[in-house]
Amino acid sequence: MAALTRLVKPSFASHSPISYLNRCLYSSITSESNSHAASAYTPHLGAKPNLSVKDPKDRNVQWVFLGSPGVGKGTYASRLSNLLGVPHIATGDLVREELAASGPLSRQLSEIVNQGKLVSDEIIINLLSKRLEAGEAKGELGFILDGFPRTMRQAEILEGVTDIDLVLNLKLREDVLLEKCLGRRTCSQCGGNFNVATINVKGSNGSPAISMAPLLPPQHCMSKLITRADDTEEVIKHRIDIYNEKSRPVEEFYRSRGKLLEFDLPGGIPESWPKLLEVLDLDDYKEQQSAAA
Ligand SMILES: Nc1ncnc2c1ncn2[C@@H]1O[C@H](COP(=O)(O)OP(=O)(O)O)[C@@H](O)[C@H]1O
Repeated sequence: MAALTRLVKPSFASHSPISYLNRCLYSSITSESNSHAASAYTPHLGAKPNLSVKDPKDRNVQWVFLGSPGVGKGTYASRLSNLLGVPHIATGDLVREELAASGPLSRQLSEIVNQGKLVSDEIIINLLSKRLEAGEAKGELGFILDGFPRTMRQAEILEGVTDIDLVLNLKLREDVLLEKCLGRRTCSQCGGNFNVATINVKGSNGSPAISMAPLLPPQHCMSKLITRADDTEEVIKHRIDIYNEKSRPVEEFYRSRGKLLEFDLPGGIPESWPKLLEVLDLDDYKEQQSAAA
């Protein structure tokens, strides 16, 4: 992770970022006012996300994806991760890996996740720390975080240990989010993510009509498709409510620091991906890459 020491601001560079993350967490738990974590970062009020460096190789790719459940954070973060050659780290995947491992944490986690609740900041930071440590050992540089931070406390802790240079906020109407989540499927064998929903919603109250074609799996995955246990209508609605309560303030946190880039998805991948590359100034980069391939 940017040799992980780069994750840490210079004054903390001599300490392990893993232990620093955990120390921050510990101090924010023990401090009534949360003042330590909050004072560890310098606000960047009024700044704009720096997208002026054309070649992504010269960019500091330490990005965060925000957005409600089902908006497509995983899809676009993973595409950008392939394009830019930086790891895509999704805390939801880390939680699901822990669930699948059936370790001591697994039963506790499955109850929380299946009810659509958030896992505690302590557990999430520990899972993320372990993932960062493994990445550091492999010499990973940069990151695209998906699903973290999701609470103000997580955002403050992250801001205290690293410089996030861009936060992408993906947006879609709530009725579309629900349909998209209900259509999500994963192949139990190859792990591929698909969507069987055909979305056609009319424009209403000033929001435009949206159409999205399904993202169907290849024939050999068809019989192996599974649905996430937390993708039932009741749990999805609860997760969207929790996002609005706990994670909307995180959008404001980054907005006030000039790091937030809002992106209203115009439709499915064919419509949204080229537009996203355009707003990120990556459209030329994509062409260079395919010309070189
Ligand atoms: N940063 C986080 N903080 C707390 N809980 C998390 C976090 N990231 C993931 N989780 C847990 O994992 C579940 C699945 O996360 P994710 O795959 O990101 O789902 P979503 O479709 O809601 O974006 C969440 O509902 C939550 O229980």
